[in-house]
Amino acid sequence: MRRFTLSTLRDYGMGKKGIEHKIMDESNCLVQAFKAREGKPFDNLQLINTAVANIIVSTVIGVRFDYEDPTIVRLVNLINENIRLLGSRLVRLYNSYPYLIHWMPGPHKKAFANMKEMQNFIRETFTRQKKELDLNDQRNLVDAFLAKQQEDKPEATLYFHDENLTALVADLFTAGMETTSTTLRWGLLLMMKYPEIQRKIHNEIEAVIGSAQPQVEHRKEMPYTDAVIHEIQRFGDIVPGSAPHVTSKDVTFRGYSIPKGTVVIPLLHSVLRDKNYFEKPYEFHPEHFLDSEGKMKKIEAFIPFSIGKRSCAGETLAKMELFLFFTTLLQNFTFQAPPGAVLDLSPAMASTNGPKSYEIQAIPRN
Ligand code: HEM
Repeated sequence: MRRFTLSTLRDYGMGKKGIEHKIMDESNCLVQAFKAREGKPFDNLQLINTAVANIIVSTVIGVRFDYEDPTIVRLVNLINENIRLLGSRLVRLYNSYPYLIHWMPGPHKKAFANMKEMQNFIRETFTRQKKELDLNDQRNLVDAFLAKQQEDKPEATLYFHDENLTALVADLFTAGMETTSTTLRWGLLLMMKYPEIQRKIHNEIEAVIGSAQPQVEHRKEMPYTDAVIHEIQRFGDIVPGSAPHVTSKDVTFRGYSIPKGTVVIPLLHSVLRDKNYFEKPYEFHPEHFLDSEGKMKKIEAFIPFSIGKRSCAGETLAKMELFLFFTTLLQNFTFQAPPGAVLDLSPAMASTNGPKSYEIQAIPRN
C-alpha cells in the first residue's frame, strides 16, 4: 500500500512542478485571506489548516475548496478534534490498558465515534467516484485505487477493497494536513516572539526574491530562511514519539533483546533535543543549522520525519509546502502580537505537539 501510495502521489504531482504551482497558488489565496483580516488580531488555525488541507485533498481527489466551504471546514474540524482527543490523558491511558478502560465513558469513546464519523464522511464525500471512473483517464489517487480494484489479480480483493480506500484517504488527509499546518503555526508564533529573526528573513526575501513569486529554487539561495524553517521543525518537535512500530522478528539491540511483536516507540524528541548536536537544545536558535560562513549545515540528528523504511511518505511535499507557504506569507506580512498578548511557547496537549491557540496580527508589507 505504501508503494502504491508513493508512486501514485508522484504520478499526480507530488515532487513535481505541478504540485509546486498548486502550493504557490494556494499560498496566494492564503495571503488574500490574511489581508482580509485588515491587520486586526485573528486566530490563524482554520485558515492555515484549510489551505494546507487543500494541497493534499487536490492531490488525492483533484479538487480545491474555498476556505469557507462546509465540506473542507468539516473535514478539518474532524481531524483537529481527533488530534486533540487522542492526546488527552484518558486516551493515552486507554492505549496502555485498553481492556480496563474500554467500557468507561470518556474522550476515547468520543475519539472512536469521531473516527467513524470521519470514515463515513470520507466514504460519502470523497471516494464515491466509481460511477465516473474512466480507466483510460485516471485523474487522481482515488481513480488509480479504483482502477486497481478492477484488475484481475489477487491484490485487487486482498488490498484494494473499499475499506482500505477509506482508511488510506483518511490517513493521507490527517498526515498531510495536521503536521504541516501545525509547523506553519509554530513558525508564525515564533516570528512574533522573535521579531529580529523575522527581520532577517524579510531582508533575505528582499535580496533574493524581491516582489517575485517565491519558488522552490529560491531556497538554495536563502540559507537563513532555510535554517529558520529547520529550526521551527526541530523546536516545534511536532511528532515527538513518531508512529508506534512493532518488531517483526526477535531483535537484539545494544545488548537488549526485544522479542517479536513488541511495540517500539521511537522518541524523535530526544534526538531533536540532543545537546551533542544542538548547542542550545531548548532554545529557538536558527544558527544550529548555519556554519561559520552562514551556509546551511546538514545535521544528522535532524529527523522530524523519522528515518528508515517507514519514514514519512510526504517529506518532499511537506518541505516544499513549508518553504512556499512560509516565505510567501513573510514576503507579504510583518507578523506581530496583539497588544498585551503573552506568547506561550509550551505545546498544547494533543497527540501532536502544536502551539496553544493564539491570536496574530498580519500587517501588510506593501
Ligand atoms: C511537517 C510535516 C510532516 C512531518 C513532521 C511528518 C512526520 C511524520 C512522521 C514522524 C511519520 C512516522 C514515520 C515512522 O513511522 O517512522 C510520518 C509518517 C507518514 N507521513 Fe508524514 N509528516 C509530515 C507531513 C506529511 C505530509 C504532507 C504527508 C502527505 C502525503 C505525510 C504522509 C505520511 C504518511 C503516509 C506516513 C506513513 C508512512 C508509513 O507508514 O509508511 N506526512 N510522518
